[in-house]
Amino acid sequence: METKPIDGKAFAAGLRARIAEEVSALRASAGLTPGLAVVLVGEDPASQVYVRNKAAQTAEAGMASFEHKLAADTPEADVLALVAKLNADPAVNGILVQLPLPAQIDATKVIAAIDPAKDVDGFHVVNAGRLAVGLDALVPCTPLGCIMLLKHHLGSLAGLKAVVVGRSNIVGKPAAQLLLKEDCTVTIAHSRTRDLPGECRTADILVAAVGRPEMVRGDWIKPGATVIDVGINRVPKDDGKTRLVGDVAYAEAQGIAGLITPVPGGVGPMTIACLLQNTLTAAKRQHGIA
Ligand SMILES: Nc1nc(=O)c2c([nH]1)NC[C@@H]1CN(c3ccc(C(=O)N[C@@H](CCC(=O)O)C(=O)O)cc3)C=[N+]21
Repeated sequence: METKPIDGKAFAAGLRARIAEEVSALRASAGLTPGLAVVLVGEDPASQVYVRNKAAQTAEAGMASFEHKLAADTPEADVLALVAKLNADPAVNGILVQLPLPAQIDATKVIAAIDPAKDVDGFHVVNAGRLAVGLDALVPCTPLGCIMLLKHHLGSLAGLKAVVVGRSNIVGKPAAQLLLKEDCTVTIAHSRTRDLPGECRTADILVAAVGRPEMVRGDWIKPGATVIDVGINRVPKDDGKTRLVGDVAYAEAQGIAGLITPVPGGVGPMTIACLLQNTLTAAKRQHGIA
């Protein structure tokens, strides 16, 4: 069986172009420029790369980008005060506080402080709850990107068996909710699942979101299955440099999976494109448009 890569990079570029068109139409019709505020606490080099990419792609889409870089030892109260200021700022339609946060800051408290209407990460309990009960919600960007890729390549997902490996609030749980909404039969597997390989082998759609390099092996994949690899793990190479690998042993999946997202170039670029999509959605909803 030939295994085809899913080109998330190309799909994300197309999505960003469609978003840019909609942003320019919105400016023409309503005089509105969607604005995204990103809050980065500390100097984590990987986080800084994401924040830089986000800022550049936000500007490219014709949106306003507001960056707030705070020192690693910033007290929690200062972060909460900044969130309150951004909640009240009409130029800010979306707020993203980059995770993980330094130890002195309670991420749950910070997320709870974000206006759910501006919560473009979809991490606030109001958005998680709205997704769970089937109301309009801001949906976490990474799972949203996964679903877009799946629907683009498979069409209807109805009746397919989906196994999500990983139960995080930012990927696993919302991914399962979205697959259920698409009428999949959904299993959430995790570290305590009995016979994890056997469970994975039942999947028509296998979503790996555990953050462990190449944990999902080739013989865990049902022949012809669609594999969505959410993992972005930096591992050392022989020459002392590092390379990115996913949660799936990509080479082993060749000849078994039908479709698979590579790392990099699969789910990652979709995350940022969906952040822009959510910012546009939030701006429109805040102004009663669509
Ligand atoms: N509040 C919050 N929301 C997030 O969405 C969030 C976060 N915190 N903290 C960090 C993680 C990580 N994350 C990525 C987004 C895009 C790529 C991405 O575009 N990756 C590319 C390039 C990778 C590279 O080459 O460095 C790819 O996979 O092809 C990666 C990682 C969002 N995160």
